[in-house]
Amino acid sequence: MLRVSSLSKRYKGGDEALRGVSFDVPAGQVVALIGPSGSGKSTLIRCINRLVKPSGGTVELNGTDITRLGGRGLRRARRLMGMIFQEYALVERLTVMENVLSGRLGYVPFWRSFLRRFPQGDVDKAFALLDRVGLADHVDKRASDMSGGQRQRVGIARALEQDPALLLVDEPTASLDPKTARQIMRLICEVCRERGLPAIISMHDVPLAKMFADRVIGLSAGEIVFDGLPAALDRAVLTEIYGEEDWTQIHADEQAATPDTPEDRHDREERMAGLT
Ligand SMILES: Nc1ncnc2c1ncn2[C@@H]1O[C@H](COP(=O)(O)OP(=O)(O)OP(=O)(O)O)[C@@H](O)[C@H]1O
Repeated sequence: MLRVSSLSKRYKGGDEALRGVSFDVPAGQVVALIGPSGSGKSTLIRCINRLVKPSGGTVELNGTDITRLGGRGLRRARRLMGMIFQEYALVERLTVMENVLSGRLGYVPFWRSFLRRFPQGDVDKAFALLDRVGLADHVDKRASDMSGGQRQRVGIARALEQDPALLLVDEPTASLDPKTARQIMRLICEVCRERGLPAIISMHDVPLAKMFADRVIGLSAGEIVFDGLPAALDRAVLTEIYGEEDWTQIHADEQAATPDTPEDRHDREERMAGLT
């Protein structure tokens, strides 16, 4: 469980990127973080994994306040946060399997990782994860030979290989075509539910957030202006988050989106049933 309380961040230049942000994310819940450019989404994710030091407030993961940690304690806490990136952040010349095993680098001794000798348990787990994300037949391929969707699957397996207690996901579908984007979002949401893993996914694609997330948090100018069910994201709420002009564009995108598959509809109805 993640608890963010009164989190604030003022950068050295004076920009106040977060102003007293508070929310909890329970086990297994997938939260879509939306908001216009500059609203503070990246800053929030970076304050949670402490790539950026907050100016005030606390971030607790399973009861430990991360904002107070340094050195070894901070490194240990960061291992508990799996990251998935827009541009995948794979090592291109390494194989799919080696990229997934790199998720264990914080755990294995340096000499073992240098010689690429990982414990058998880590290798077995990586095989199982690659099977889960649909890449069992690609373990020895180089990352550079994979498509965008396949690379993101490797990124998901790598994040899970480190046994995270929280998944932080930055624009996971921004570089993908619409169909692949839906497949990747579905996969991320499924693995979170299977493992009881809380997740925060920063995204610009509102229709996709509505389709897959359990909950949506909307940021505007560093403050939470919406926190609720995706179904509640109506015209008024979207205007509050994005302003009139941007919302009009989102509405147009939503109208143009390809219709849900019966599978998507079924997934969403089940999730709603559990939430309302
Ligand atoms: N390193 C930095 N130094 C100074 N100001 C920063 C820094 N990073 C972000 N900011 C400022 O903080 C505010 C929030 O930026 P942030 O990148 O968190 O927004 P965002 O919602 O992630 O935007 P985008 O969707 O474009 O990625 C902006 O005003 C931005 O200019």
